[in-house]
Amino acid sequence: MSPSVLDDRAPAGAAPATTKTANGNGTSAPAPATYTVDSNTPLNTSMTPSKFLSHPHDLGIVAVGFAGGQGKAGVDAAPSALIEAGLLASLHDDLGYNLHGHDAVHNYSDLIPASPELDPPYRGMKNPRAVSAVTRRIAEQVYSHAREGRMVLTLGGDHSIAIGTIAGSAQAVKERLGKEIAVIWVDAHADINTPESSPSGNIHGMPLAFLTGLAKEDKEEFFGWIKEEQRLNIKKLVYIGLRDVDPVEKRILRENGVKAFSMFDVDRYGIGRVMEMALAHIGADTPIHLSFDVDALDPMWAPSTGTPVRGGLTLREGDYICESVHLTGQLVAVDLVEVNPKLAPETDLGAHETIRTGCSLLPPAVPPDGDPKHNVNVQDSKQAWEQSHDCGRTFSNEHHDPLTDPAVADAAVPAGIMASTVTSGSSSLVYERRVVERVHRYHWPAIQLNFWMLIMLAASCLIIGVFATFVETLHVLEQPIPWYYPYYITVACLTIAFIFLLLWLIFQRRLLPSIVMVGAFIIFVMWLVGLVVISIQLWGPRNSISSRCNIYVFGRDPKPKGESDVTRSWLQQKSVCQSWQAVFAFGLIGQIFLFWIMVMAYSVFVDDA
Ligand SMILES: NC(=[NH2+])NCCC[C@H](N)C(=O)O
Repeated sequence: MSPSVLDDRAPAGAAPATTKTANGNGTSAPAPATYTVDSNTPLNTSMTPSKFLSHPHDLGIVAVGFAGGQGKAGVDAAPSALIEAGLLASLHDDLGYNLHGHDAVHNYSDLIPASPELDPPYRGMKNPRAVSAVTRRIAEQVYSHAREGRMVLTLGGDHSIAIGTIAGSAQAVKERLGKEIAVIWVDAHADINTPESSPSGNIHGMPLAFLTGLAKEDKEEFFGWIKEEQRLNIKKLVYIGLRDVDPVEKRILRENGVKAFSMFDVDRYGIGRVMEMALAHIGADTPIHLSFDVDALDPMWAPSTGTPVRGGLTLREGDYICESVHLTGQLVAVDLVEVNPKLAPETDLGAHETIRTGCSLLPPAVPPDGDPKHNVNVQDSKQAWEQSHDCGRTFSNEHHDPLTDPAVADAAVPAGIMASTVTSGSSSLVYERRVVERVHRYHWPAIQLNFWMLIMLAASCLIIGVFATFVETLHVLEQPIPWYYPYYITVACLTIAFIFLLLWLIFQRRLLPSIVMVGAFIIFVMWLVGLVVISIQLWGPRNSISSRCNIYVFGRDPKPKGESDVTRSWLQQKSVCQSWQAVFAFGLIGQIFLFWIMVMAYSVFVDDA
């Protein structure tokens, strides 16, 4: 979606700093030790190759002026308001998209029954014929763009329109690529009520029930038109931002094992980790349809919406969701819904704020390609980003914007939390910015790592086994036990413990190269001491094991044969000599492998830093 963050990169070890994004809000960016950045890294704005779009410069626009999925008038005015605010101009002029279907805002008057009496409730659903007919038409519109291999942007409208948008993109993707789509549903609500479980009868609370087939209906005029290839696999649905879920919806999500990240999860993990988990669930080979309900954001950022719920995402978190989905290269369609410019609680600036927010979430980033037109340099990208994120510029800017007010934006950052006081009218509320923990991914060569662990395990076990036997033999012979036996046994045990530590870290997805390098280096030194000592024992100047073995065991002539104590003791000595050789061989292999893992860890660190 939007170009990557301008300001989320800080040099390792830098103190948390408050910086401003182009859209005017501040970001507190702590820099954990594991996060390193090349200061020359350019803005990552454009070069995300699209995996599934054959025409990534083309953007199909479906502007849906429809409000029938819920009861409040005004949400049908959102597309015009967004367009007037400059959204399409930014998409075309600043980001260079070729727009298709942008010349009309559809109101579907030909499909909507002339009077409410002609569209009575059915199974408790309000306006069922109108919503069904309109979403069916939207499905055709979205399909006609998606079939061409272009990204589709639908401007709603209420969230019922997603019945059409998702049906259209699911069908096109199935036909074009033979794949199922995944849907990331960013919303305060789960919108998966069946007609029977809905507390309101509003269809904008039901789209996912129809799309996933949880709500079944045969009659064409009541969503019976949804075909199998237009459906969404419920396992490919991921929610982000939930905080107002009806009891039956909770049960549906639980029983179907739906991946849902509520605001609790966003608080607990931070949006960065939530997105990682969401995208990992979807997998890299699945086209993504992003359905963004503006009420996922806190009403502070998007007050003008039909069903606002407090305690939502910050604007930056909303942006981050869009950015990170875009960066996967898997995005094929986007919906922006439930902006209602006629609802402006408390101040008449609410609508302006909500539209600005919509503009900030959109448009999708510079199209991925090799087209020189789009190979913008950093400065150009930055300007494009700033312009595109300021498409609320036709509105007065006189109001107090807490985050562009330098007095607030430059406020001290106490322990990673920036608290700003926002004054709106007479009320005052405290806004807490959650800090996103940045997670750095290291790409370990899995096969080599497994091979390393296997060999080191074998070497350590062999050394422990042989030297433990030697200790026992000397004990029986009542001979003193030289220090290097227990020493090497200890080093081998530490190596095994280190391997288990690595396995645990891998399991926790926290295998940091620095840990591997330091651990391997310590063991390398200890192992080297052991190897030197056994080499001295084997080939040392005086009385070496090797020379004695060569004389008494391997070079013995004639070799003893037959059942006798001489033969038995010769065989015993031969096995001792061979054990020494094996210990040396595995000691050497271990030494080389310890060196190798240090090199491996270093290159993983360098590659991914
Ligand atoms: N897209 C939305 N804003 N949905 C709100 C749904 C509210 C409620 N769960 C209902 O079914 O009526």
